[in-house]
Amino acid sequence: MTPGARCAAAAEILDRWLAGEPAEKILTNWSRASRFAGSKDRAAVRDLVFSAIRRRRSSAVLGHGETGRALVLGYLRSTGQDPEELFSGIGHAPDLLTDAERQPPRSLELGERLDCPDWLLPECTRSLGEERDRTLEAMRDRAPVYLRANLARTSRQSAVDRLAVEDIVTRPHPLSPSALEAVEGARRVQGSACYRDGLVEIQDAASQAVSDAIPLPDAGAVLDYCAGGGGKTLALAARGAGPIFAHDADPRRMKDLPTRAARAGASVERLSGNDVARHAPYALVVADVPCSGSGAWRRQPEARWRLEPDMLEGLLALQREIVDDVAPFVAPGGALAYVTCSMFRSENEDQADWFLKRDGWAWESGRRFSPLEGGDGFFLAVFRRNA
Ligand SMILES: C[S@@+](CC[C@H](N)C(=O)[O-])C[C@H]1O[C@@H](n2cnc3c(N)ncnc32)[C@H](O)[C@@H]1O
Repeated sequence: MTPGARCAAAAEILDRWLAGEPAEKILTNWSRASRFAGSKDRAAVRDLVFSAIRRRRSSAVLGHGETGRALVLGYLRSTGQDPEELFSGIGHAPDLLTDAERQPPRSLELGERLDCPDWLLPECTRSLGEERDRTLEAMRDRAPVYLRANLARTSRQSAVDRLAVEDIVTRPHPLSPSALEAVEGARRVQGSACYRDGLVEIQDAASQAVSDAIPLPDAGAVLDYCAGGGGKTLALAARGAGPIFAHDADPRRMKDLPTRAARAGASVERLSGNDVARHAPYALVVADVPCSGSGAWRRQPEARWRLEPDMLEGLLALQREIVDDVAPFVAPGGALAYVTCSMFRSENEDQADWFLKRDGWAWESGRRFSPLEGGDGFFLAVFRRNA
């Protein structure tokens, strides 16, 4: 496909996205139906689609409209590319620009410039303070790919060397002693022997740093209560936590965990709701609760546009419910680690303050990870139960 044809394909896909279909589904169907598209074309179209979604508001203004074509046009302008060459009307490229499309765009309002829904701006201001603009600007770009060297099996440098043999270039990242940033060949990681042999996993660098900062008990069981795919479960297991149990309200989310654990040489037992209570108490409970995901907006480009005020309210209530449910499972003297991948105070510090109003618990430690540090935005609060 020519670069112009890739733009035309992205514009068509974005039209369907604007009509309400999830981007991933449209891209899968498009790939199946487009046998002429090679793997590089598919990757380029995918990149263009998600890049335009990340910058949806600014792209709509710069491209003069709310259509797929306008979003592609606006996105190209936002990155300083000249759309005239790509919108050539030749072959499968988009039609030539119209006079209206050639007009200079009006100036961008704050929420447009930062690609943030207006209703979230006050919460971003309250949460990010002086770093608001820089942080939201960083969220307009694609996230780096990070790997976690499985330090239970290898050193970080050995992982770098092994990956290099397979033409995957990585470099250490300062957020965590296990973190590597994939500089070249990121798309090949999951097919590499290094990955298959359990020497590396794909995990955001700040997610690794959160796992590093959770205090492991000297003895006693660990429960990862919202384990999902098990990213943090496996990172804790690699640090030597054990025995370690994983639970999720939606057990299907843990379906790959046994394979991932076997690859990593980790021992993790999945627990149903009833079994969680049966194995209690735990020396450490991790509650990596469902949240707005605002810290991971780069990785999930649709999330910021899907979030609505009542959804955020619902999440705040669910976070409190989960914490209420798990607090009694923590042994006296044990710890509860509350984690979100959110940048919002309402989901982070406010929830921690609310939790600490109860008797018998004390604040132990905590940290906020900013996307400006390179990884996703995360929040960790560790509460210690009185002995
Ligand atoms: C942020 S994700 C977890 C990510 C995971 N810990 C990781 O590091 O890959 C939150 C998870 O909480 C689960 N969840 C939602 N409501 C829950 C509840 N009431 N109890 C337990 N888990 C819940 C979701 O199914 C989801 O998998």
